[in-house]
Amino acid sequence: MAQRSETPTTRRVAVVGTGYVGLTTGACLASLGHHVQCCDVDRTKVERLSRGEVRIHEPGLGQLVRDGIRSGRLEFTHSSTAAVRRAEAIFLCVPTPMAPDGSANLAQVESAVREVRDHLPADSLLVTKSTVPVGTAARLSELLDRRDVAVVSNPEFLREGLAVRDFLNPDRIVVGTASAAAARRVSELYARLEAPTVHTDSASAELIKYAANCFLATKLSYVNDLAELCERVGADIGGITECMAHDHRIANSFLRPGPGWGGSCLPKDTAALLHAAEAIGADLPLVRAAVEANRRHQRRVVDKVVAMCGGSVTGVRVGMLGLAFKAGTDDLRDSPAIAVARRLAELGANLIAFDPALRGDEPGIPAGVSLADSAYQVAKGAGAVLVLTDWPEFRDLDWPQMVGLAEKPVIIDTRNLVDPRVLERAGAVFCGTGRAPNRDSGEL
Ligand SMILES: NC(=O)c1ccc[n+]([C@@H]2O[C@H](COP(=O)([O-])OP(=O)(O)OC[C@H]3O[C@@H](n4cnc5c(N)ncnc54)[C@H](O)[C@@H]3O)[C@@H](O)[C@H]2O)c1
Ligand SMILES: O=c1ccn([C@@H]2O[C@H](COP(=O)(O)OP(=O)(O)O[C@H]3O[C@H](CO)[C@@H](O)[C@H](O)[C@H]3O)[C@@H](O)[C@H]2O)c(=O)[nH]1
Repeated sequence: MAQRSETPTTRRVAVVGTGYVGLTTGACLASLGHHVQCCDVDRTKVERLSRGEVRIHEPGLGQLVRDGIRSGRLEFTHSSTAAVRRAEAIFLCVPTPMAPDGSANLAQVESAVREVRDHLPADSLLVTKSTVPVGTAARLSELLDRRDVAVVSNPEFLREGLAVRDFLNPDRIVVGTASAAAARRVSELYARLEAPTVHTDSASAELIKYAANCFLATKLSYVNDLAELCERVGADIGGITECMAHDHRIANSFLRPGPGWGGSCLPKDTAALLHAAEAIGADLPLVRAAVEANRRHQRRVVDKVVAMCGGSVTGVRVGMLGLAFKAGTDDLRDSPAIAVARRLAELGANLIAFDPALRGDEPGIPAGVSLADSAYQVAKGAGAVLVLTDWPEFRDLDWPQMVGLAEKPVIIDTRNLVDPRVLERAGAVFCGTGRAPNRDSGEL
């Protein structure tokens, strides 16, 4: 962990919402020496967290929560008013999901502000970590109607699966407010972290978050478009992205092709930025194209499965490796794997899935998908096996055994995870993303 050596000032902090962002924020701020009260409307979650039980799959977070509780610096309550009563800074970490029209739904942010506004101490800071559209800080200031409380925009850039590491080693800390004093006080909370701090106005801080996520989504759609082209012209996307990555201006990240991008952030944030632009008569054709391409890339996965199964998946047992939107998380929100599963189920496939991070009771597992206890159980009797999530353990499976267990040796590896030479030697008929299939499935 990169931290500065100077002794930081200990502050009293409240965190509203204990999901991926709120729990990470609370536990990490406690580990930095602050006294943190976290609150959540979900009473069961609060009870579990108070006992040190963390149900989300996030490396290091459970230990950090238990350390925080033991040190007396991390507490949980279901009462937001109790949590904020003595806090100097109140972090809003509640969801901002996609509304049906694509905009960011701010209902939970606004309701959290309404709940706490009359209980905030004088001279406290209301810090927005939730991803919110430009103008939200101004709107919350109006809603708050308290001249003695500063609203500060402090977007969070952590990735799921790497939440603790990213929070404690951020690429940058963004603090958006017109008040230099409020900016200094928020920056001080992070004083032990080694990261450039950008002090800007609240509108820019709000937009920075969308700008970054939409850039990442566009980069990925471009790579997946290139992968599609590779399949048509007989080129190999792996070699192409490797050569692109040697150019330091392009860099070696976000270049892996796959079944399309997903998760709790990129889909909703691209939609929200497009909606916000449209609302003021502006257009962002690149972002729009990236979103459309992403839909096509997810559909292409289904088309490939159908083609590899000889034109129909009706009654075919299709084994799915991975349901989460990427490796390292149990989050199913807007997962391309779930979109693919839903479509295959509609087409009549019998779906069996394994994901190492899932317990089985997570919301979002589509009806018709049964969960297996292992990857080998998924392969047993399958007419096709589909790799959807880039868990490293899927690469390291005994693939000859997997192929042997299947009824038909058909493998669709959307993440290019498995060594094609191993599959070839095992006698599989397989295809990946951005490279030619090894042979026609009609040969089966
Ligand atoms: N998940 C990520 O990787 C990530 C990263 C950066 C930013 N963000 C942004 O952070 C925000 C939160 O995302 P998340 O993934 O942590 O959400 P989440 O769904 O995991 O957790 C949100 C929590 O807030 C609670 N909550 C809702 N209303 C509340 C209220 N009034 N008072 C107290 N608790 C309340 C919910 O019960 C839930 O436990 C979103 O705006 C998201 O876009 C998410
Ligand atoms: O080379 C790559 C990299 C990613 N992905 C996919 O892209 C999606 C998003 O991945 P990632 O960005 O790692 O996931 P998140 O945890 O949702 O993180 C994004 O969204 C967060 C919430 O806003 C931000 O804080 C992070 O900075 C931003 O990376 C997933 O479906 C990945 O499988 C690829 O297909 N290929």
